Amino acid sequence: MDEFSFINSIKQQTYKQSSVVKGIGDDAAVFRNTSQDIVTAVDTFVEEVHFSRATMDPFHIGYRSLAANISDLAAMGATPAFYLVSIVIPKHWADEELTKLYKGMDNLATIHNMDLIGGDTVSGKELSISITVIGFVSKGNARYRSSAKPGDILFVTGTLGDSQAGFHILNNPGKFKEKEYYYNKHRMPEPRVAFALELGSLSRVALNDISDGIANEANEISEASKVSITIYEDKLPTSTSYKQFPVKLQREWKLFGGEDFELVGTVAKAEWEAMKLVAERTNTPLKEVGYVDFSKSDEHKVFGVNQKNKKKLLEKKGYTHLE
Ligand SMILES: Nc1ncnc2c1ncn2[C@@H]1O[C@H](COP(=O)(O)OP(=O)(O)OP(=O)(O)O)[C@@H](O)[C@H]1O
Ligand SMILES: Cc1ncc(C[n+]2csc(CCOP(=O)(O)O)c2C)c(N)n1
Ligand SMILES: [Mg+2]
Ligand SMILES: [Mg+2]
Ligand SMILES: [Mg+2]
Repeated sequence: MDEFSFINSIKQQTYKQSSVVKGIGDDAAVFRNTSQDIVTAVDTFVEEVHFSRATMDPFHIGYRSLAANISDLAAMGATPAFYLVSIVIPKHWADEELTKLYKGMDNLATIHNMDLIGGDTVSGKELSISITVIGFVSKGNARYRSSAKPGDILFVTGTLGDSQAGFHILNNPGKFKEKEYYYNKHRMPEPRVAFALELGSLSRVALNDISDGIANEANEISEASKVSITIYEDKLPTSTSYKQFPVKLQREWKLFGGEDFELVGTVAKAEWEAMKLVAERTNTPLKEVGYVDFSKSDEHKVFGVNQKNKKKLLEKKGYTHLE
């Protein structure tokens, strides 16, 4: 298939979002601004860095790439609307594989009512996908990493470490419990959109999504909000069968593993009950895992309280691309 037939093959026939004026088919896409704030982000996924053909089918590569981007919109409290895909395609990729990759994206886009409104197609050595997402939030209501305040509760959704556990099982075939569950958590993560959107009824929430591990993301909240944060390691939520993995890896994955695409954030004690109701309504597991310190120090750090009740600095360690 040549470049233009390919673009034609992935072009939507109709658009779900009524604000689209021009989708795929011109020099750029056009959508008409509404009265809301526009939220946009881009993330890139590279073969052998973010995925390998050994552990992900083309469908999963597409699905997870879009999921990671939608997760950033959720972390801003935004409603997903559009995505643009820039793709570098190696010559050896078959048309059917590409179709499946786009099916993976389309599958998740349909769940979130998103339209593919543009992108770019080039050939190159290894598969690389850059996805730009666009969403909306009511004016002034985007959720920031900088909103944490002393005395807040630190919370996290879902369970941590499952994605890296899935990656581990995929790379080390053997006897493991609930393999499919962990495979799915790695290959088809579910961004917490419904939960994040319903938080709109709360007055103040600091929010970040977990792409690089909770230690890293909590450090980002700490830096942006100029507060220190304490995390109880034992309170970090994990799946029931997570105990099957070596203790050292359990700790490594849940704190520093990343790619769980859960949400971590802080909320005032006074709004904790309201947040729990949102979690119930949206079927989202939610757990209190720590707090924002009252300390008056100028140093803004994250501490972990371990099993022996020892409080230690939790370094900003996670998945980082450049050392
Ligand atoms: N190369 C770049 N040029 C301009 N801005 C960048 C670049 N890389 C990152 N940023 C910006 O830096 C901020 C942090 O980006 P980062 O990628 O760490 O967040 P994230 O997308 O939530 O995390 P992750 O990529 O791990 O999922 C964002 O505002 C992002 O737009
Ligand atoms: C083949 C392969 N090797 C390693 C990993 C692990 N991994 C890659 S990127 C990343 C953090 C998020 O990246 P980013 O910060 O770019 O969003 C993690 C944990 C993987 N999934 N596949
Ligand atoms: Mg990014
Ligand atoms: Mg993010
Ligand atoms: Mg990252």
